[in-house]
Amino acid sequence: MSIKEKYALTDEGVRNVKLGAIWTAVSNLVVFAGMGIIFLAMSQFVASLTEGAPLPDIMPYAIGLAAFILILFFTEDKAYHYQYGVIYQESGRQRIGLAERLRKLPQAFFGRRDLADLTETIMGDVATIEHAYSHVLPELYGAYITIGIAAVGLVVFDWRLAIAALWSCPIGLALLFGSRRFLAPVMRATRMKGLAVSEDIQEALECVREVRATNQEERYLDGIRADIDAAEKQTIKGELFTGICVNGAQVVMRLGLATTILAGAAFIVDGTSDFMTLFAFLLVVSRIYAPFDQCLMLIAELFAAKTASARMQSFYDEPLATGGETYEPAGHDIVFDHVGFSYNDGEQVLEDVSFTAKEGEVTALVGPSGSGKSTCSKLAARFWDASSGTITVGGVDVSTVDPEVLLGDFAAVFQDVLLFDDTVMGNIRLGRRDATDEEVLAAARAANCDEFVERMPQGYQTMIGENGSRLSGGERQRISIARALLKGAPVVLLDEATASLDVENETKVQEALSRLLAGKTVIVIAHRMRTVMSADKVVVLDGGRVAEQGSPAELMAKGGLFARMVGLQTQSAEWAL
Ligand SMILES: Nc1ncnc2c1ncn2[C@@H]1O[C@H](COP(=O)(O)OP(=O)(O)OP(=O)(O)O)[C@@H](O)[C@H]1O
Repeated sequence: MSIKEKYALTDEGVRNVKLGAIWTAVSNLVVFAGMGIIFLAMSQFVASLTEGAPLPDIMPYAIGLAAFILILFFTEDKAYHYQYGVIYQESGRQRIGLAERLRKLPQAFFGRRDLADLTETIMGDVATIEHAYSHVLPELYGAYITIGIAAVGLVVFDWRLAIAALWSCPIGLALLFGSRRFLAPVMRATRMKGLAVSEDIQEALECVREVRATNQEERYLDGIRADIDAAEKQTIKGELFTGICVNGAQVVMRLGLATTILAGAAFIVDGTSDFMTLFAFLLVVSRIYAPFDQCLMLIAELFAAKTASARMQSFYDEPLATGGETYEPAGHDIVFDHVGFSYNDGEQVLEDVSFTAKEGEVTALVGPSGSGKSTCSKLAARFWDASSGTITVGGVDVSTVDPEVLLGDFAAVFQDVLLFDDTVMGNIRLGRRDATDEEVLAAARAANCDEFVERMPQGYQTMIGENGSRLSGGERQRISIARALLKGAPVVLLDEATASLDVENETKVQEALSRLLAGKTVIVIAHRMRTVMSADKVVVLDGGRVAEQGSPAELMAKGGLFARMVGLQTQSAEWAL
């Protein structure tokens, strides 16, 4: 496996790791060169002390040391640049790559992975790799290169002492990487426990209102505490395991120093070596493990990075929602032809659903809760792909069209309105980014937004808070309607579009809607029969199947499920508390 795959790096990232490793190795070798200068000076001083030779001229050594410091500064600066300087660009590229990928993934993927998990991958996993990338990877590869070159030098100098010094490096590293098999599951478990805590906190923040309203704070906090405790225990276990493995490997490596002293002493005694050779070896050997020290301390990060990159890779392994960019429909009739569907291979939600929503007509989907109305509208816009049968828009099979291209023809107002922490104007303009202020204001007026926007301190320039937290349900929905109106797409999906509006507002919005929806293909999902009665066609769903379809009058005359639902709603409307 290449390092590109192992650590989910971009091509630029791989290039930078290689350059970082090379500069780290050069820097390490420069340190050895510095030691060479010290060694030469020492041997001349020793010679003058022991053999009465004249004292050496200090100048060349002083110049050598000054050059050494300058070169070391230069090479360290280069190594630092490739290790730390460019890492933030790499993380940026990784995050943008993931976000781009997410944009193209089918909805089915989001059904399987929850929000905390996805955010953790984009932020947490990339940060883990970032740390391993900056602190470990170039150091580790640089250390391999350094030790390789130093080993050649030592063997040439004295092969016997070289063996005594270097035997411990491969054994120490083999022990460490061998223990990865035990470490990897521990690291993975630590990551998953940490993720569970993030999920808990995210859920607690999202549901804070419901938790308070139902007096569940204590119970909720107990759950979070239990997960934090479990994460803490697992983290300690992980640290302990890593500590044992890393320290074990370091001790084994350092044994090389001891065997060098023992072997050197023995060779001096039998006269096959001398003190200065042993001194040179000890200088080099004491430094040879240093490049490994920092990366060994952080080796756990490298293992954690592999878990993180596997999680990132799962985004890339997921098949994309593909489709052609050319989309030339003949009109915008939407035809469901024997459509079957289940979410993530679960229970069958739609079965043999066939109906046509004609251009220029309002087609109402009705039926009991959970009968599959929203699912039908989402399949039409290819948020999901049908499991069987086909859905066409203007004769074009939607599964053959790039989802982003197809969505250009759809405007949607769903129950769960999504708003951004931006101004009212900015939120409506999302419908069409190049719309002029006048067009945005016209759409807002048509959706009856004026009435509440005028009461806001800065009118349409007022910030509405995260996901429109400062707006009521009805106000949020009117912004969403304005957005859909501004888009002016030929197909409009309305899911309970007027559910949060009071009677007066509903009438106003309905007027605006009917004026502006004229001539388009409109699919409305509404529980209220009053809305449905004005539709051109009604498709009644029951348990994922089409129970009946036709004009409201035809269905009333038939006396089936639709007529019964209308009857029930009329009765309940007459009830009073
Ligand atoms: N994202 C999803 N993943 C798994 N199952 C889902 C998902 N969305 C809906 N379902 C299931 O599919 C079935 C149909 O749901 P759908 O939302 O289409 O019904 P609906 O008729 O629009 O209901 P309602 O009127 O209550 O909004 C339900 O049983 C629901 O639990």
